Amino acid sequence: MSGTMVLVRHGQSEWNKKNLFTGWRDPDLTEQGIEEAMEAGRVLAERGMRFDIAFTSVLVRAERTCQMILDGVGQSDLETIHDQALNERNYGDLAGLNKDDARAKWGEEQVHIWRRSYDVPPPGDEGESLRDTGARVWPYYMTEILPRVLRGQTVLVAAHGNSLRALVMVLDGHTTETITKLNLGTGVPMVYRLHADSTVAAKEILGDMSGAH
Ligand SMILES: O=C(O)[C@H](O)COP(=O)(O)O
Repeated sequence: MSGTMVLVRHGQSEWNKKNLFTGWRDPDLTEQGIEEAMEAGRVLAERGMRFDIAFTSVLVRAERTCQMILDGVGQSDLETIHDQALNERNYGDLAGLNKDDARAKWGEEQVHIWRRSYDVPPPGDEGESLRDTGARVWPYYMTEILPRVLRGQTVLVAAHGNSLRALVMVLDGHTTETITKLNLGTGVPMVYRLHADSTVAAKEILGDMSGAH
């Protein structure tokens, strides 16, 4: 066994609350989102988790979640790397639209395909499918994050629903079909312990993801 990696989706954002497609837009956390981030920190602290380094995106909802978790485990000044490679998938022309309004306009099925399919990008030149998102998240994981875990470090990654789905897809061995059913809850830590060959030795979810959609 080598090191440990904790993946956590940011706490609820203002736009999660308003049910808006967010992507690369940059809303802050809600009060509930702050509470979720603090709870994640508390749960990890209770387990005695200590990190060697943290990674987050360049979007404030993930950056603040990351910092609150570090505050919670008593490591406020820990080295934290912010990188766009961990950003949420770019939602293209859907960004800023209400998800229910989009369903009314384009139909439930089309919106589900945009949100959860593996390889259908949302409309607009910038829109990223999950595959497109993985194409930037994976190289970053392989070069910056995984080597540290394999050296035995404990690493925190605070990112987003879809940038983390892209990682979890491969870690957990999802197919392009089963990944469409995976939803990550806000502020719920997923603790991965890896074997020396980088496969997953153990996974533990510290919270409830059953309500995630
Ligand atoms: O960018 C967003 O709108 C959300 O963070 C994730 O959206 P999704 O649940 O539609 O993938």
